[in-house]
Amino acid sequence: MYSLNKIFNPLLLIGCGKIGKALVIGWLENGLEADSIHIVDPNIQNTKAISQQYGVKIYDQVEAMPQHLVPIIVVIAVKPQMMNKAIVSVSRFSHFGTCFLSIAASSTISYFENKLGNTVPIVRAMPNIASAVGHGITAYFANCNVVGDQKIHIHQLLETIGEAIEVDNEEQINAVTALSGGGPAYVFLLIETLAKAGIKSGLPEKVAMKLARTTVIGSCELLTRYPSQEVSQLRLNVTSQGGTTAEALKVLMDDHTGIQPIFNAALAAATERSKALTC
Ligand SMILES: NC(=O)C1=CN([C@@H]2O[C@H](COP(=O)(O)OP(=O)(O)OC[C@H]3O[C@@H](n4cnc5c(N)ncnc54)[C@H](O)[C@@H]3O)[C@@H](O)[C@H]2O)C=CC1
Ligand SMILES: O=C(O)[C@@H]1CCC=N1
Repeated sequence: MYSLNKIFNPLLLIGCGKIGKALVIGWLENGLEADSIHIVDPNIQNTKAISQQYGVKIYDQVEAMPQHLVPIIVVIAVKPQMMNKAIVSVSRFSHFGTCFLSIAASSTISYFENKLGNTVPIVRAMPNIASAVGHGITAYFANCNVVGDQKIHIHQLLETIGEAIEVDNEEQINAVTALSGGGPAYVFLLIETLAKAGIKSGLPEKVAMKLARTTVIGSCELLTRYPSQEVSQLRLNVTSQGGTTAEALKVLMDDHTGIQPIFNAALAAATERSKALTC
């Protein structure tokens, strides 16, 4: 971690909302030093607590940073509608060899190349909110200016907050956004759905929610502890022949009305949305 601290000092984060915060907390909790991290967000309410807790430096605009500060890497975590303004504010760093890593859904490498220049190292990445606890997964695509050690270091930086996967074409980032970018939301919905169904089956609300949450936490822990077990085998371990789970799975695994066609449609909708928002 010592070397990553040196390599990515200073690191500038533009946008410290839900995912920006998750990334920075993940980095801080997994070894990056607060001294190396600078955060710009016009909404100081979003950054005050993190600055007080960890000692990172916060600014309400790029112009408020020390003049001499040239980031090694700029991580851009703003919404697409804020992107134009955000990118203009950091474009001067493109003359200093700074690498730009965007985690914004739908903002393409060519968008950044148009704004920053086509010799600039640019990475388009899609993390998820579990980065905050070091269990995220980030898929990324880098332009041809990110080479050699720089690529290795970016990969290592993303691995400090979970796992990192380089995809071999940028188009795949749309499907990644649909699957793992938004994925935690589907898991939380599963918990809500399980709890509601439990209430319908006769449980008190609090009990149903407790059972649903803890069941998902425990199942995830099994996945963590037995990484080489097939997920389908873990499912089968719960499913007694002729028993109760088998009855539920008949409903859930129906080819037409089960959850597979629903998830196919959900991910297709999210992937299409990611493409439609592309700029
Ligand atoms: N929320 C999530 O789980 C994930 C979000 N993303 C992507 O990350 C981006 C941000 O999403 P969220 O964090 O959810 O949004 P958010 O609205 O919570 O955060 C955006 C932040 O950007 C700040 N901001 C706006 N203009 C700025 C500027 N010019 N300079 C600096 N900061 C500025 C806002 O004050 C806000 O704090 C989106 O493009 C989204 O697609 C990607 C992966 C997961
Ligand atoms: O919902 C969104 O658009 C973003 C991208 C992945 C997670 N949140």
